[in-house]
Amino acid sequence: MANDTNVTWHQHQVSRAVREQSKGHRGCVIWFTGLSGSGKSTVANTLDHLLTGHGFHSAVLDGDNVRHGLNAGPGMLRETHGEDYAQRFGLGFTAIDREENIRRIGAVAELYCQAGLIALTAFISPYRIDRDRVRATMNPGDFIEVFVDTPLEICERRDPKGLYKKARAGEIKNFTGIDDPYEAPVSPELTLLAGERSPEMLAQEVIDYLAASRIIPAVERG
Ligand SMILES: Nc1ncnc2c1ncn2[C@@H]1O[C@H](COP(=O)(O)OS(=O)(=O)O)[C@@H](OP(=O)(O)O)[C@H]1O
Ligand SMILES: Nc1ncnc2c1ncn2[C@@H]1O[C@H](COP(=O)(O)OP(=O)(O)O)[C@@H](O)[C@H]1O
Repeated sequence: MANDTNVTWHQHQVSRAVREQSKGHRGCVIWFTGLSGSGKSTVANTLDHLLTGHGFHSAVLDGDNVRHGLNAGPGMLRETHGEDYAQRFGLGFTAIDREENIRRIGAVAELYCQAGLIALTAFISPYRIDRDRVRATMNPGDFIEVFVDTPLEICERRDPKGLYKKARAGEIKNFTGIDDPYEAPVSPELTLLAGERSPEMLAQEVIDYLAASRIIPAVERG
């Protein structure tokens, strides 16, 4: 890979293999993708709860939360860092800002994975190329793409934050599924029919996949 000059890679003393051995499971990234309101956060949090209950080590990275810190928008950065900084580094919802959002989260999730964690990410990540680029930074088998396949009509009916209503009224522009694209995965590791099943059932489907892929050992069903 092309590199910036004067930047070198350090090998850490405690390897990923040693961390995984002490945790009793492999590290990986479970990348939930789907429309706003499809159930990404709910399933990721339910899964996190189940995994933690089994004694595994997982952590959730969630779009709304990360956009309050690491990937804050210009409005949040303006007061503390000034206008120029806010414009340069703040992330909104243009295609290029979403690309940078996903690139950064992909890098963070990869670090979690290297630390032996099961990283659960819940971002719309609407562009196939952005998700594929994250996949390409990871070892084969480490990136598990999970399509939270809830039809737009159901997401819009749920509308927990009232954003679809605002988007339909033209108060929010470039809203995914309304006037901005969502590119569904072509061959995800898992597709969850999330408009038809409970979050617990969906989380269990992911657990079954992880056990079948030997990322976690087989566990008793709850
Ligand atoms: N224009 C537009 N389009 C889509 N979503 C919007 C938009 N503006 C704000 N929101 C809110 O931001 C949340 C999505 O953030 P993400 O970081 O997951 O988006 S992306 O992956 O960069 O596309 C999303 O949260 P979720 O509903 O949890 O998906 C919305 O609450
Ligand atoms: N499997 C499900 N069945 C019914 N309702 C759900 C399900 N998953 C999520 N919900 C509800 O749908 C809404 C959106 O879920 P959320 O997890 O916030 O979606 P996202 O993170 O994709 O925006 C919430 O009100 C949540 O309680």
